[in-house]
Amino acid sequence: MIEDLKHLRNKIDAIDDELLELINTRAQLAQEVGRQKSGAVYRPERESQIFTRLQQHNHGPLSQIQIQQLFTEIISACRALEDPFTVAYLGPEGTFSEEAVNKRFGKAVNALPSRSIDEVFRQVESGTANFGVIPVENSTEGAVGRTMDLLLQTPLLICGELELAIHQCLMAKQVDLSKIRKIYSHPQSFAQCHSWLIENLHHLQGIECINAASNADAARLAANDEHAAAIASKKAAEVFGLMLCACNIQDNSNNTTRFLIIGSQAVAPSGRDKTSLVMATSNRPGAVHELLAPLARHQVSMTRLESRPSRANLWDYVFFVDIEGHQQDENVALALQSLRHNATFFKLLGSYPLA
Ligand SMILES: C=C(O[C@@H]1C=C(C(=O)O)C=C[C@H]1O)C(=O)O
Repeated sequence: MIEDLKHLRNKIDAIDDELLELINTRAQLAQEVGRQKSGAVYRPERESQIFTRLQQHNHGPLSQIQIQQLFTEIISACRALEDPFTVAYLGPEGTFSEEAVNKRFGKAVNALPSRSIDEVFRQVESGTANFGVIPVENSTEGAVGRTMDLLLQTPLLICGELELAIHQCLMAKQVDLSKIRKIYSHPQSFAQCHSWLIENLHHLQGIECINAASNADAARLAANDEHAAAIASKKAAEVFGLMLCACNIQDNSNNTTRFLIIGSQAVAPSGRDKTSLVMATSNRPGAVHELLAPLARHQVSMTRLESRPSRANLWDYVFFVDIEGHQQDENVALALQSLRHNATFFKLLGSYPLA
């Protein structure tokens, strides 16, 4: 028995040596690619192709998610050898945005916490950060208005998207909820936990719900107050030394937020892409129908349509549209040409690999 164990462990040691050698050879090749290619280090389309291929080739016992996590870190370390770059996100440390940065870029990036979504855009626009990660919609609460409004104005492009399951927790300096007089959180998080709060805290009269700039900021505030709790991520409880009073308190167990990666580079086709744009049309009967007709004509699927006030004239709207395919695909290029022709305002936000 002991001999069997020893034999198995020797085999594992031999495999680790091989892996070590292979990972370092991979890193050298990535460095060589880095020397040969021009422009940005991060190539979302290439990484998306790598993950698609690995998923097709993976027969377990490791799950697709585990393989994705392991290779995310390998690629992250390889990229950092080429050139470590900076990614701005809605901070402070412990936000879901930070989790989104790690999920997409791995640990080997300079993650730059920013005070607001506006600041994330500014950091990337000014070149302080190479990329930004911003929330764009939540499955329970819908669009993140500020992100949409800033996308309308920015010269930046969308270079990627990712989805993150959002598990909200109630946390405080102590677990005795009867001492709680106020709860801090981000308005989106309060909204995602609305029913839970009513059902579970109804006996606690006079609890004040106070909006914070982010849920990690809420945790920071609760860490300074015996009578306060916060709704935030488990990570935020760790970062700010709080105890978890309740976990998974979001009303919808599938609560998911979609994040966008913004940057200044256009992304080449990966083979599984999406294109985002924003348009306006005149305010007359049938105008929206006519505006979108080229999509059907060129067999392009629309995956999202969202209207927002234009902020120019009263009751004037802009339409955010996501379509399947890359702007370089022939049918998409033809459809975009007609859309541009029909619209009173047209802005392409970018083509990027599907999450
Ligand atoms: C090596 C490259 O640079 C980066 C690192 C990658 C990797 O480690 O596989 C893939 C794409 C790029 O983000 C490349 O462009 O191929």
